[in-house]
Amino acid sequence: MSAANPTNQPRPPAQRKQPLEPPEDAVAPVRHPEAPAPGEPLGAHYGQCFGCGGEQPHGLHLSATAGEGVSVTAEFTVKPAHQGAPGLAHGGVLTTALDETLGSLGWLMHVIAVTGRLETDFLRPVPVGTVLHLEAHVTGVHGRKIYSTAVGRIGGPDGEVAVRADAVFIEVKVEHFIDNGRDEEIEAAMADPDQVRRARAFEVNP
Ligand SMILES: CCCCC/C=C\C/C=C\C/C=C\C/C=C\CCCC(=O)SCCNC(=O)CCNC(=O)[C@H](O)C(C)(C)COP(=O)(O)OP(=O)(O)OC[C@H]1O[C@@H](n2cnc3c(N)ncnc32)[C@H](O)[C@@H]1OP(=O)(O)O
Repeated sequence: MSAANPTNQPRPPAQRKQPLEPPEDAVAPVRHPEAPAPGEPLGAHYGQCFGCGGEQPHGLHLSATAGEGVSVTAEFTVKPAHQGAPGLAHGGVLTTALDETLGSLGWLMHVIAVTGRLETDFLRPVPVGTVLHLEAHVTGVHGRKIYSTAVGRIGGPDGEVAVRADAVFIEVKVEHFIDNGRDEEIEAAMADPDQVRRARAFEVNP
């Protein structure tokens, strides 16, 4: 018996773990014609975001850059605030860096998507002060499901892989945030024309 499923009864379909590989009939991701050009920085999707926001003092301040096709690269510098063990990055923080990098792939397709499932492999410890060089790309799209994969390297952009992750993101509308976010932050975001423009830009899909 597992702690997560104490009675060992079959899980209902909605609770079953979804595969991280695209199904046979998945399609290739399409780069939006107005996506940032390869080499262009993506900027933060929300200033208060823990992953990428510039106004978030406790955040990772991850900066992502558009790649070729539907791919991105990103850098994250491990700070003392990100420790789990003495001098080493916390695994959850590294997973956040992977999640954020994978999440930023939506910019290239002009699709808003949230993480549905994310699985991380930790291959090497990552010391404080390390620059983690991340790369992510979409492996397939099936309806609203976006399959993607990412690696994080240490010792340079071509260094050894310290962490990797596979994910399924689910496409949502901007209403996902408006309906579910705390009123205080939603009202502030909606009062910020730049934030509204950034969020709405995603909905003008061809
Ligand atoms: C103007 C103010 C607005 C401000 C907004 C600001 C900025 C917006 C712009 C960009 C921001 C975008 C993203 C953020 C980017 C990076 C941050 C990092 C990413 C994150 O950190 S993000 C937070 C963590 N994330 C969540 O907070 C999700 C919680 N969750 C839910 O909100 C629902 O659960 C949802 C919506 C996922 C689904 O709900 P739903 O009712 O819409 O869809 P439904 O259940 O019908 O599923 C449809 C198809 O997806 C499959 N499916 C469903 N769930 C799955 C799962 N978990 N794994 C694998 N597949 C799954 C089904 O199997 C079905 O597949 P099929 O079609 O084949 O049957």
